[in-house]
Amino acid sequence: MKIGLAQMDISFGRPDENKKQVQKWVEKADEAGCDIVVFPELWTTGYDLTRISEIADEDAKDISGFLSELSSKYSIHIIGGSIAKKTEDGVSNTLLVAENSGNIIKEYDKLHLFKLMDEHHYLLPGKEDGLFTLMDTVMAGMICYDIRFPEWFRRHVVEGAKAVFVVAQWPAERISHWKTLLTARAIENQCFVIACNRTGSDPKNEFGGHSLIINPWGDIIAEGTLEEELITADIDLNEAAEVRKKIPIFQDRRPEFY
Ligand SMILES: NC(=O)CCC(=O)C(=O)O
Repeated sequence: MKIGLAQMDISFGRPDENKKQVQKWVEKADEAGCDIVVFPELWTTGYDLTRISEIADEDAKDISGFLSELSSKYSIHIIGGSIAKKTEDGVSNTLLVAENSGNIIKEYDKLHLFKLMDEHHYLLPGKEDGLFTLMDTVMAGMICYDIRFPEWFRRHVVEGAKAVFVVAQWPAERISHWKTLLTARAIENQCFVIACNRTGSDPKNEFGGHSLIINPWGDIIAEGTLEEELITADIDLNEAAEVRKKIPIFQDRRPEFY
């Protein structure tokens, strides 16, 4: 299975411009022969939080339609990063997954809001898990700050996830945390971690790129730079079972003690 990470810059508060860019990245991923393409967090709006309720997508209708069309046109699965989704309760930071048939098979609202970037003032936290099934395999989606909560990540793997997608806007100043946390999550959960960060900057942050594809042994098999680029790798999902056979942590866990 070939994965492509669309490590893109994001135009601050300009959904229409960002949609044009996303279309180009899907075309690039298709030309590169990817089966799945992954986008970063809040790619429609960026962290333009003071205007978020004006520019968020009503019930995610517009972007769901947009991703649905692209995925079926190019016959590619899209882990559609996350977008600002507006409902009558407020705005959430919502990850969308479009299957290559055009069906939207998952919406996951970011569970842990990141106070350092003011999310708690403008966004609603999620209440549901990030599990979904794609290509007959259980997978999961997480959004950025979620990776600092190993118990949340573990829950998804215990429930069957063999690959966990992470979509992010992770600042450059903490990129060492990004790499270490993602590698630890792959090693301790013996799963693929497929993480797409953005590049560029907004009025408050420089973002760190360095999108990563990490195998269940914890080896980094593809890594981005600071530039905009499509990062690709071929992965074999059976590797998770091989690593789990060698060091059977899921048999050896003693959850009755923790
Ligand atoms: N957008 C985010 O959730 C950023 C998380 C982050 O930067 C961190 O250090 O955690």
